[in-house]
Amino acid sequence: MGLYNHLPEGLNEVDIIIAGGGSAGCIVAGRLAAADPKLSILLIERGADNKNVPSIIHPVLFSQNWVPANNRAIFYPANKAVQLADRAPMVVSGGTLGGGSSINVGVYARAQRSDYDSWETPGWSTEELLPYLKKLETYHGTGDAKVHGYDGPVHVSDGGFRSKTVEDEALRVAKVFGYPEVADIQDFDSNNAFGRWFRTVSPQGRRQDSAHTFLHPLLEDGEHPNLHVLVEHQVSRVLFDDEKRACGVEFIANPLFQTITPLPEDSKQTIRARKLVVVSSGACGSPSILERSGLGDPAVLERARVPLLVDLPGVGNEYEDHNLTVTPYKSSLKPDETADSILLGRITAEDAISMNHPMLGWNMADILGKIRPTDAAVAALGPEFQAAWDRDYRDKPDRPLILTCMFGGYFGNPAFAGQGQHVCAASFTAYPSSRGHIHITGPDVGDKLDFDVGFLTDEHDLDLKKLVWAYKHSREMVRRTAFYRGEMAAGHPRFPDGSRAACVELDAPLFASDRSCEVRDLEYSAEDDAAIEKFMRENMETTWHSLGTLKMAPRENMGVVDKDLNVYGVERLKVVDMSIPPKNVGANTNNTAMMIGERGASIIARELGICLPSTGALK
Ligand SMILES: Cc1cc2nc3c(=O)[nH]c(=O)nc-3n(C[C@H](O)[C@H](O)[C@H](O)COP(=O)(O)OP(=O)(O)OC[C@H]3O[C@@H](n4cnc5c(N)ncnc54)[C@H](O)[C@@H]3O)c2cc1C
Repeated sequence: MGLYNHLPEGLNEVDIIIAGGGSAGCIVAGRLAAADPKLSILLIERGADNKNVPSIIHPVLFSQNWVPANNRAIFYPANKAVQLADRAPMVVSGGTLGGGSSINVGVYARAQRSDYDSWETPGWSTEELLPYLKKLETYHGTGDAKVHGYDGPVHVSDGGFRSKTVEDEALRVAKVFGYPEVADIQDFDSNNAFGRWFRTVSPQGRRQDSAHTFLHPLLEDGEHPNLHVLVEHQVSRVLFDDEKRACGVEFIANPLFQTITPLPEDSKQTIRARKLVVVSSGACGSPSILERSGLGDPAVLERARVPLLVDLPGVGNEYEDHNLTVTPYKSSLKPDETADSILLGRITAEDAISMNHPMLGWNMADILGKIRPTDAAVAALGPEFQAAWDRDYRDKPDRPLILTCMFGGYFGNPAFAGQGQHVCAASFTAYPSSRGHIHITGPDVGDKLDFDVGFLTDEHDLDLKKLVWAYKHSREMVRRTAFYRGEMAAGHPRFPDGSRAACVELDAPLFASDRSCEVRDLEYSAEDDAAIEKFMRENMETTWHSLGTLKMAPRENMGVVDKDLNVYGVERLKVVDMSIPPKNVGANTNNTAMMIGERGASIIARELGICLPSTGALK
């Protein structure tokens, strides 16, 4: 089998090296290795193998992978930020084979049509990308068959479990707010609507990460000796020949997986690539590899003591994410309607697995809403917000302001949870205005990063206003459900004494059983609004959707790669991951990352004269 945790003797040169085995990288490796058995490929992944790891294959256990001690995530520490109440945010990213697709929440989310079109790059419009988006999936959901694929490696289904009470009630309340239920909320166009949500989970309840779907089948079939996967090693930099052609990489064992640390000084290794190096270490990982290789802003490289090879000021700049707020509620739901029994440890993960618990394939996200404020609500957010709305949203009816979901369970700290069942309202802003950066400060892999997430730094606080609106709106929606029993106060703003918006505890819904009494909106005073703003500064988080740090754009516009993902100023070097989107997408980002993997593989195949099959099947 071609999966190793140290490089086998004699493997000194391959055709293609892929630095990073995440959502996109595994797809590039799998597609190319399957298409041409003569093409030798080495994928180097910083984390460990993910094959059959229980917390990875059973989606309901996703948050176990975010525990630092489990070494399946990378924690990128960001700089302290005054606008975030002096917090130093931590951005979590995939850190095992399969990358984010192995540890994420598993929601299946596709971009909106105008998102890819806004990239304004030949070959990357939604219409042109549709074949790749279809090719990667086998869709078991509802909606128009024309926009989905039915023979790809990644199964999309409900994983065999839905909390019917939560989803039916969420859809009923959505209608009260005027949001229709659509058959397919992931059809690229649906907006201001709610729909039943599917997952990157097979109908049998198994996670569909890019390693289990694109790599392991080839590593195990005995027919692909051309595919090599080196885990637990990190690429430090790309090596170039005198003509600035990428010709290999330098890499080092990841100390997290070594029994003896620190590693000796001379533990750096190199391997040569005859044809191509592909950097695919994610939006937080890939910029550092380029900078350590001498590609980037001259001032950044000088500070980091790295000799400049190519002046590329876009490297590591304009970092973007989505901004997330999650607020918990008490409910009258029953134990078989939320995942609290497993999430809060009332049933151990081992017992859940041994009894083949029906919720193992669940991610608690059954309903998604893509929503926009009414004209009146936009106006109420002030003249600057109105101007931004008129510029960015008014003429793009497919653009949501917020994506929102009611999670059937509480995935916060169990110490704060009560005995009963909970739901969480999770909302994130689709197109934040703020930007940050991520740069190296020294030449070595272990050197600290200068990472500024930039959250809530935009002029006029537009991003903050979106979060405040999302909080109030999602709270009104939860208040109107039949299962609402009040807020978990510890997870909500601290409203001033006597506030009419204070958190409550209830033993019945807010409406009578015959619904004869209407639920009235809460009224928020200026002090209440200040409390919500403070809460957001203290609590808003990454949605784990880092992107845009090596943009596909003209070089003069801070672009780093061209339309074929070639890094400007050098040859035989491509970037294929979530670093390349030049503009944000109004969706969770795994599907976009996988699409970039598919599109990247097809570009490389075309350039190397390899014929990829037109169907989705891997082999
Ligand atoms: C906690 C979490 C929850 C999420 N939930 C969802 C969700 O439910 N739905 C959704 O659509 N999206 C979700 N996302 C986002 C989505 O998973 C990511 O956008 C996507 O995985 C990014 O893909 P990528 O290929 O760009 O990078 P990644 O998948 O992050 O892959 C990069 C890989 O490179 C490796 N690496 C890093 N540095 C090096 C190095 N120097 N050398 C070698 N290897 C290196 C990493 O270990 C990683 O495996 C979530 C992400 C996270 C982290």
